Amino acid sequence: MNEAIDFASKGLDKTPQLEEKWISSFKGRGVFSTVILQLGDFVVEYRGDLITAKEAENRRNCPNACVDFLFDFRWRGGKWCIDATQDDGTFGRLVNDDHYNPNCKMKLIVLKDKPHLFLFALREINQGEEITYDYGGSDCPWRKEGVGEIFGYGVFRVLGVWECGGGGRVEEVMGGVGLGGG
Ligand SMILES: C[S@@+](CC[C@H](N)C(=O)[O-])C[C@H]1O[C@@H](n2cnc3c(N)ncnc32)[C@H](O)[C@@H]1O
Repeated sequence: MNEAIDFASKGLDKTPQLEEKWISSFKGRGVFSTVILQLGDFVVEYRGDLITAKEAENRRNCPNACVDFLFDFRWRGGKWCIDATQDDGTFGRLVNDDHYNPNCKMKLIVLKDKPHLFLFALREINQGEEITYDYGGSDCPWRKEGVGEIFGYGVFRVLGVWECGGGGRVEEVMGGVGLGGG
């Protein structure tokens, strides 16, 4: 956890241990590990604007809204959101969803009275492996049968807004308890 706090306070990503790569026109970009990461290691922070659920709803309802980067979570009995829509060059916003075999888990840590979202390794992560976590919810369109890449024939997507319902799957961590998966 100390490593996460250190990177958060400096506003830095864990480079060169992570790198961004283009995957495909279906999935877009992703984040990959350039080293072996151990179970429980801090991987990356999901950075963006901290906004209320009401503000998130307003942003979702804007014409041409991009909802790809809105991460909803609960904190202190309320609903909040981190909006990472703005491409600030950080890696957290580029981590893709995997609900079958994710290698990271999102955890909420409060620093200076402000919630931060961090990904920690759920297991050993190989060099060159894509960093993933379970976005939560149940209606991510790319998880549905018939949505995906057609090998050799380009790519297809469902039309409309892509949004995982139910909010992000995140667990609040206090005093370092519970790091290392689980
Ligand atoms: C937070 S962004 C992740 C970074 C994104 N791949 C990019 O290039 O900007 C979330 C978006 O990535 C895409 N995505 C995430 N996980 C995916 C997956 N398993 N399969 C296909 N697309 C995925 C979807 O378009 C989703 O709305």
